[in-house]
Amino acid sequence: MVGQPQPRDDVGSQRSRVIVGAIRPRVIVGSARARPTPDGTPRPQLAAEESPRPRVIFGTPRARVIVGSPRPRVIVSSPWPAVVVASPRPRAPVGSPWPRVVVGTPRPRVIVGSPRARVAGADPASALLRAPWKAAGRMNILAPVRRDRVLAELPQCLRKEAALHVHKDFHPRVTCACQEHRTGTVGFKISKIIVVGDLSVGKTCLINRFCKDTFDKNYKATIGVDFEMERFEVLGIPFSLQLWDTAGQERFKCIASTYYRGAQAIIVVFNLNDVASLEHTKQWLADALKENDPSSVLLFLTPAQYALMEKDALQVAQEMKAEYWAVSSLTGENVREFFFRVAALTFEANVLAELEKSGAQRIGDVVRINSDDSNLYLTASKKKPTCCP
Ligand SMILES: Nc1nc2c(ncn2[C@@H]2O[C@H](COP(=O)(O)OP(=O)(O)OP(=O)(O)O)[C@@H](O)[C@H]2O)c(=O)[nH]1
Repeated sequence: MVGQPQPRDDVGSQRSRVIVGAIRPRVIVGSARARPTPDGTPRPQLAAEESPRPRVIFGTPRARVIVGSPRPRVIVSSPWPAVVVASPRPRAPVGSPWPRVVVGTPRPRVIVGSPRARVAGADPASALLRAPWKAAGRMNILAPVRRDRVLAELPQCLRKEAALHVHKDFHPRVTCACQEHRTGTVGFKISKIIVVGDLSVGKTCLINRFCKDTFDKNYKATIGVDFEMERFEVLGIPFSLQLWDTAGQERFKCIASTYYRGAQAIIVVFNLNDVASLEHTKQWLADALKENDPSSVLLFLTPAQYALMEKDALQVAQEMKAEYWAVSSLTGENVREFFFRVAALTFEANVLAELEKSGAQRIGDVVRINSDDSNLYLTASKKKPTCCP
């Protein structure tokens, strides 16, 4: 009966001594005190208060409750679980190796490449790139296109002397394919755009100004990489961009560079007040191109903070064959136009690549599947487009 001490066994008994009354009974098997002395006389029983080891422990807590601990304490091998109540996860200070977890934002900030993300085996971004429709079902990421993200025309470049192309409209084949809804998988695809550049040049601010229309004048270093999703509608076709914000700090460069692969456009950001950051743009570009096919990547050179040496920057953009855009995240000047141009040119390149890939079999052809046929895939042209050149 718990709570009522039972009579103790005689000293010298061969049976183990069981002390009832403790919440967790202590079982002493073959205790030295239980053994008789060599001459056979029983050992004197020590009074409980003289005993060096208390034998009865009352009130052992069942679980340890740690309230307000800065980091959850995990007590491994403890028989009772430790319960941690309302422990706040620490927000990483600048330069801390711990990832920043911001809870409660409408679009969660996912810091990929952090040790925790890898341990959890969760890489939502790469899942999105591999199978966006599956990932979208799980994560509900592919939200409807906002009204202010609809593009009916090709946004124009900022400077003709440093532009990817200066055509007034989309390529005629692209316009035609969109009119006939022959854009293949482009509508389901998510195009990866990476933003690189020195630390503190304004990469995060640029993305935040466009995606959230916010500007934070306090510098918080990006740890590893971060990304934002933006949905557009270009010529009636849905199109998604994944904007990857990479860390400029040297110590996070190796993490960030592992996410360069598969980029369809590279935005190199620098600070117009900082000559060194302009000089470093070539190295950033070279590193990003190592992981990508230079012939299929669109380049943009963007000073995120206005000022002096624009002439030099234009020259660097021409050398890089990049499109030059001067933007200000502080005032929002040119930010929307810039990202619309990025979206439009990436979309155009995607549709042209899709049309090219389709080759003999045109996008939109009907594929008949007949189980009796040895050749399961027979194509029949739906109708010959009239508008394509
Ligand atoms: N005046 C002005 N300041 C800016 C502009 N863009 C960014 N800044 C400031 O520049 C600082 C750095 O901005 P971030 O966007 O955090 O820099 P980052 O390139 O992402 O830095 P890393 O994450 O370390 O790579 C912040 O203090 C911003 O307030 C701009 O267009 N104008």
